Amino acid sequence: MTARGKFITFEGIDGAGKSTHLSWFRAQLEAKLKPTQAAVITTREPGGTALGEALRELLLHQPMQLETEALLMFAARYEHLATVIEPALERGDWVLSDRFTDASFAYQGGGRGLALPRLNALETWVQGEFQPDLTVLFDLSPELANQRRGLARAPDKFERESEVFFTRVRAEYLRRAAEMPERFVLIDAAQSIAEIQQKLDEVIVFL
Ligand SMILES: Nc1ncnc2c1ncn2[C@@H]1O[C@H](COP(=O)(O)OP(=O)(O)OP(=O)(O)O)[C@@H](O)[C@H]1O
Ligand SMILES: Cc1cn([C@H]2C[C@H](O)[C@@H](COP(=O)(O)O)O2)c(=O)[nH]c1=O
Repeated sequence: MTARGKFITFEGIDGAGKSTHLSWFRAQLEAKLKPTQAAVITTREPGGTALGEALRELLLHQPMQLETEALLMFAARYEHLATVIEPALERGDWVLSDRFTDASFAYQGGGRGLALPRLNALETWVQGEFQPDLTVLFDLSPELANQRRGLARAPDKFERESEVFFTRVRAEYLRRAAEMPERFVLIDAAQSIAEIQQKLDEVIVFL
């Protein structure tokens, strides 16, 4: 019988470096998993399915009520989990996702103030007891993240938010990490890319 794959998520405020490290991490993981023949799939949220990518366009560019935003994030997630993530894990493949439910707690909860019981209810509805096997949290000050983003691209709806907003998002990420230390690895994202890769290498050894 094939062993079930693992689900790994990358989280952090916009500009913290998730995308930079995701492709490198994937290559390292593929090398490690080669003898097992398990594939590594990279995906993202919101997104990861045709429906999820269509919802992403709305979520990142269209103004909407906070509750609508949260519901659409979780609707996209339900589709993603049911049609991409779960089948891949069942096949024995590993899934690396650029964001998952911690982002809803951080952005809709911490950032925008949606009440925690609502987020808890949505999380339970959409995923039951399911949680990532590992979450790598790239922790960075909003000031530095803002500087890094400025160099990279035109901002979307979330990236146009203030540093005060991102301070709240960061605090909620850190609260989730403290609440579930068994699945979080905290990375100081102010370090150089080489230093971060060294830390990630240590993480991969234990997978
Ligand atoms: N450790 C680092 N040191 C210096 N620059 C970095 C570092 N990590 C990432 N960068 C640069 O910062 C910018 C933002 O990085 P990246 O796009 O990976 O962030 P992100 O967390 O994926 O952002 P978003 O969530 O908005 O997509 C990029 O230009 C990237 O090259
Ligand atoms: C999953 C998820 C995401 N968001 C926000 C966070 C980011 O600003 C964008 C996604 O953009 P990225 O460049 O791919 O990081 O969406 C959110 O607010 N809530 C969520 O659940």
